[in-house]
Amino acid sequence: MSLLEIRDLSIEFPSGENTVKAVSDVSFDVREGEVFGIIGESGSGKSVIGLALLRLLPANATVSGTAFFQGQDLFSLKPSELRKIRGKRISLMPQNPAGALNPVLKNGLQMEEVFEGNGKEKKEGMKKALKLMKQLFLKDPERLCGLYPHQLSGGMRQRLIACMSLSFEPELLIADEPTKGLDPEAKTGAIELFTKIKKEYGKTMLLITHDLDLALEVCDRIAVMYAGEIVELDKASKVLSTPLHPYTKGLVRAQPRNGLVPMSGQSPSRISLPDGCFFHERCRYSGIECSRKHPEMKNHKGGGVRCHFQSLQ
Ligand SMILES: Nc1ncnc2c1ncn2[C@@H]1O[C@H](COP(=O)(O)OP(=O)(O)OP(=O)(O)O)[C@@H](O)[C@H]1O
Ligand code: NI
Repeated sequence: MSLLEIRDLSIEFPSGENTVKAVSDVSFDVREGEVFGIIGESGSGKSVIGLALLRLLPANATVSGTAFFQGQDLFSLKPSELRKIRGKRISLMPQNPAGALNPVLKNGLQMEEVFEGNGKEKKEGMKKALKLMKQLFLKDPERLCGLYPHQLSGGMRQRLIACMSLSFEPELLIADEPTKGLDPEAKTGAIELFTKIKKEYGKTMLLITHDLDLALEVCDRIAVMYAGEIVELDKASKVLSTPLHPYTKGLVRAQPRNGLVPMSGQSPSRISLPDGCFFHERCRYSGIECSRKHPEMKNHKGGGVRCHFQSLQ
């Protein structure tokens, strides 16, 4: 069963006289208990999807489409209904963890702020949070609570934020670039952390990342975004080992373990997207049709690919 059903999601921003097409007609489901990944290079539209779901985009953004979370369209909820969901039933670990913590508050107080209400609710919340901190590899949580955020390593800060995000036992956790800016050791730690959140808590997650190692370890299915649209969607192991779309092939080849072959060219301007396939100017397989006709997503059981030339047999 799907916990989240996104259909025809488009996101635009005004830019002077023009419009930036950040996301175009994105549709996917996140099934209960699965980790669904969104991968793609910088600017492809990953973060704005996460922000749109919780209606955290700036007021000048235009969002269209639907996002049904357990039968309710997140985009048409009243503010009071949205408050019951945001941070509680759907929690977001933001892209910039430094910005998620207040530098002048000790970690313990930081954590307490998550819990609303009177002293009793805060106390109960903190009890749960401390237990969670221990489970998520934060040793000696009481001591950590007495420190300030800058006294923690990047990896520890991230775990603290994970605990804060999980403290209301959300049905859906959205994590945006959880390994960004971490050193290699902390990256390995983050993979362990998310594997644990997935296996032991069975959390449904939407994991937004550049990091294909993380995606392969943790995600069940992934969508690959290019210039604001999904170009390939399937089981993570399939997409990352036998990619079908030329862009996904390029992403996989650019991985250090595959020889770090960089992809040439740049993604197109989002103010004037090219006719035809958005990737055709960079595509080594491109033919006449590719510069003329925008490819539709060709769906097959469990997945799909947006390319004129991909046979799915
Ligand atoms: N507030 C905004 N105003 C105008 N354009 C924006 C705004 N926020 C995002 N965009 C544009 O929308 C597009 C998608 O941005 P987004 O942050 O979702 O990319 P991303 O895939 O998360 O990239 P990264 O990997 O760098 O985080 C980009 O072209 C970006 O310039
Ligand atoms: Ni982002």
